[in-house]
Amino acid sequence: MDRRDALVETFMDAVRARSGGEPEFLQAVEEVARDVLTVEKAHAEFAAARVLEQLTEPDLLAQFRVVWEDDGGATRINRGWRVQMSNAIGPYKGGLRFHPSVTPSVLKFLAFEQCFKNALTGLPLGGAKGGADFDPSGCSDREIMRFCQAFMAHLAPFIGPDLDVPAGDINVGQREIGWLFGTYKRKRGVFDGALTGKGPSFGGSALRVQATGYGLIYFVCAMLARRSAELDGKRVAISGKGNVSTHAAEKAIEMGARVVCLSDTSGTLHAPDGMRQDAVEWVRAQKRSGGQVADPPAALGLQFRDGEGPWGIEADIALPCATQNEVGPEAARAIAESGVTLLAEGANMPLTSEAVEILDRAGIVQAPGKAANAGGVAVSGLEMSQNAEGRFLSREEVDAALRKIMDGIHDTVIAEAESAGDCRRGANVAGYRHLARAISSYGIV
Ligand SMILES: NC(=O)C1=CN([C@@H]2O[C@H](COP(=O)(O)OP(=O)(O)OC[C@H]3O[C@@H](n4cnc5c(N)ncnc54)[C@H](O)[C@@H]3O)[C@@H](O)[C@H]2O)C=CC1
Ligand SMILES: O=C(O)CCC(=O)C(=O)O
Repeated sequence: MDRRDALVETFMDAVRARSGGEPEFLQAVEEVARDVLTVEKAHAEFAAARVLEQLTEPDLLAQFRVVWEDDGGATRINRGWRVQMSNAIGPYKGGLRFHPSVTPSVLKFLAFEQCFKNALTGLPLGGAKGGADFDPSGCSDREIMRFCQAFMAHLAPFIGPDLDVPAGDINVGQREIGWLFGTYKRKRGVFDGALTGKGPSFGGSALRVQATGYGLIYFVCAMLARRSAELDGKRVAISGKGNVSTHAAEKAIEMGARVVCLSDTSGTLHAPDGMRQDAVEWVRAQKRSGGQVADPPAALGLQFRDGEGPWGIEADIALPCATQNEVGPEAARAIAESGVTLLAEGANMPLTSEAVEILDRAGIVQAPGKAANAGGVAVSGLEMSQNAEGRFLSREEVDAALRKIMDGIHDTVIAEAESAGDCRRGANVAGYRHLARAISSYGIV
């Protein structure tokens, strides 16, 4: 065992002792620990403050019962949470996820990663995440609205524009943010920027809906430019059919790429010659209405591969944009054999640790979600400043700012990478240094 492995083992033993039953959280922490513990040890103030250990204990983890009434008049009960991981560099910030797979482990991993991601944006944003084990699929719109209202009744005391600013994530889009904000406003009797991702008529920023997907493509362009290449003409394989996937597809097509697939848990939509914008719009409409993608209209030129995943379809670039650990060893091998040379994560932690290693060995350049999908939270940060200043930036202004931020994140990551392809280490170390400088300035608090 070398010195770094020994450091990581000792550190992870302590984290496991406190958070043993939280596999996703342990996975996210270990990936960062591998890259940053030697940096911490080499810096006396960071080591004295035990910065990484502090970042593995949430400042606050609130759990609450959410009781709501379904359309049949029956009482339904779910669990809700907010994990406020660190406000070292700004108010807590991060999305809300409604999905049956939500657990404290999932939210802690997301809140932990959010701290690093938000630091990379260069904006004053701390890290948080929240959500509920509520499954909106099969619920009516009015049931989802009632759930949002019941959820916010519990969350409202924990949030505020200078305290904690939630936004959307899986199954929480602009519509749900509207319902959440309506209840927040009523409960607290204020109109302020306590949520981002709002509708444009009540303080939402232009382009927040598109920002994560567009930002992902801008990040990929920065990676390609560094290799004297461009997106035009590249084949891009994308997983998922949600907000991040469809906006990444939309921007990639606009920039001349050939998007060869989108997917969901039922199968993959393959477009051998590249998808058109109307096909992406159809997929988005299916997701919005809770419909299936299995039966696309013939005119869209899509082939549905029932039960098959997206990986293995020939492509130059892979963008996993659905959910955590969606790419395991088998999918990673399929990606490695499909011609892909560059992978950028639209989802948070979409690769298992084994998948990361397989792709590393295959020489595939990888951009972690912390860096590549930071465009969403970056535009949320712009929404916060617009709300604080009482102004509204145009779509063009936000787009220019988003592109600049993604280019900036790319440069920051590359400056800390040990080798040309090592963006994971670059993102972890750059995010860590920013957080560590703040945390070690506060004394023992
Ligand atoms: N919405 C945002 O601004 C941001 C989202 N992300 C991440 O992007 C990913 C996708 O989020 P959104 O597009 O916003 O959500 P969404 O609700 O719009 O879409 C969710 C997508 O994930 C897929 N999915 C969900 N659970 C799944 C499961 N267990 N197995 C396979 N597929 C599953 C769905 O088919 C769908 O494609 C998530 O990892 C999220 O944390 C990251 C940064 C910002
Ligand atoms: O805009 C935000 O605050 C949420 C973004 C988010 O949840 C993420 O980056 O994963």
